[in-house]
Amino acid sequence: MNDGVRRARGGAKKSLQKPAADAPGLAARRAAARLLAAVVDAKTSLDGLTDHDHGHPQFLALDMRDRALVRAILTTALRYRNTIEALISARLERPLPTNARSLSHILHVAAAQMLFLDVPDSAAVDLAVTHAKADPRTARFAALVNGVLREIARRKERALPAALAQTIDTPAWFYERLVAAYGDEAARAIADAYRTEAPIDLTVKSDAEGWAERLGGIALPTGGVRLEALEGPVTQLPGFSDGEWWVQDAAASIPAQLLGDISGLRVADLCAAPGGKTAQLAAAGAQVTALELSPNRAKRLKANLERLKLEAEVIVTDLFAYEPTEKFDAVLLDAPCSSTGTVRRHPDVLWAKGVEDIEKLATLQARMLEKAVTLVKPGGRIVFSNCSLDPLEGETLYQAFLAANPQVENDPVSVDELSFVASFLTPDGALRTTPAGLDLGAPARSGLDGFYAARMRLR
Ligand SMILES: C[S@@+](CC[C@H](N)C(=O)[O-])C[C@H]1O[C@@H](n2cnc3c(N)ncnc32)[C@H](O)[C@@H]1O
Repeated sequence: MNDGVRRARGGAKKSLQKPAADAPGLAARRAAARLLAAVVDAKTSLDGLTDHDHGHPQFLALDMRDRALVRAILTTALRYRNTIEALISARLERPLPTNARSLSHILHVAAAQMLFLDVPDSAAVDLAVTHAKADPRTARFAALVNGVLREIARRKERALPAALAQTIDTPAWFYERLVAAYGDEAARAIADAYRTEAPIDLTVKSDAEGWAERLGGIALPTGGVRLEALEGPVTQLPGFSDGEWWVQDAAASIPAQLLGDISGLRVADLCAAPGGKTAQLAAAGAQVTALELSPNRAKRLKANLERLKLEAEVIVTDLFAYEPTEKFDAVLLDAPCSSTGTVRRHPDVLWAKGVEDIEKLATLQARMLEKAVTLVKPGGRIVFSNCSLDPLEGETLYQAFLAANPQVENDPVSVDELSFVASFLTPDGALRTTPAGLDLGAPARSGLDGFYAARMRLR
């Protein structure tokens, strides 16, 4: 520990002011630390915690401005979690006690603001100290909080670039799996890409070039439009209320395209909400049946289709219980997965999930794929996709599935049908995208979600 911290520890009572429970901005920091605990200790999803209707009570008690600040603090604290931890640890003489979780969260919340957000150092430090003093679990560490954070602020200009260069901001278990699947260089590129928030991609009903021009975006090779900078809510943009486009990552727009010309065909979307792929299938002229297990998510799916003026039969059901009277011409299974491909927009994913989740979800997906092939007519196509980067949910699962299901044959995707797939093709003609792909120059403009998509045909 540096001298400043050591002195501050000894002189806590004299040098620090009394806690002010109602200090402006304190409620937001307390909520941020509470929610950080919920993600990393209780493995709760950040989207659920910060939902404006059903979120955490401490979050819902804040006004909209503070809610936005809390989300910004949390996404930053999670996106750079190991870098922040390294800078905190460098200022400590010995590690924090393992049960000092609240203290650790207060430090992470303050450091995220000081290192990456536009919050003055003094405000972040003072609020963290007030926060620590007001909580009986951390009150005795108030001087340590003060000393550590002031040292981080003093040294950050040199220490932050060094820490960013030396640190991988993913949990170790996940990085090991990335290296095993993709090799050192690609794993590092993916981990680096995770640090940058994803741009907003739109799927348009038609005229991508025209919409790119109108919205100040880029027309993507995958057929959509990318918006780099967005001021204000996406719902205020031209074309939203007219249902001309929907938000969908470039990678997420690929699986539905793999079904080819589906105009007039009966197509089932087996895991449909919130409906990005259902909308693509309907816009391509298919007669779509969309299955969804969750009634709430099905409501969102219906609302999305209504805005887009697209039609699909939406059935709220468990896929495993679904027995249609007639089989489908084609089937899309965009299965629930670990979502490790979406970390740029959901930086909580890696901290709230573990290997056991990947294993469980891979088993579920294999069962879903077995069910999916029973719903298609002989000769019909099946596309299996998910937004995981883990081969257990993608390449490995698919090979095992083909080996165990001789009634199904691999139907390789080729560049002749979709030229943009060239850089994503696997040796067996499936697709693998990673956040390090689709290089469009600046990192904030590049990348796409990690997706796996394989196409097969029932013999
Ligand atoms: C990855 S999301 C689908 C995203 C969607 N395809 C899209 O493009 O917007 C998976 C969906 O499957 C649903 N789901 C999970 N288990 C299911 C089941 N057994 N039957 C039907 N839907 C299920 C989840 O509720 C979730 O909405």
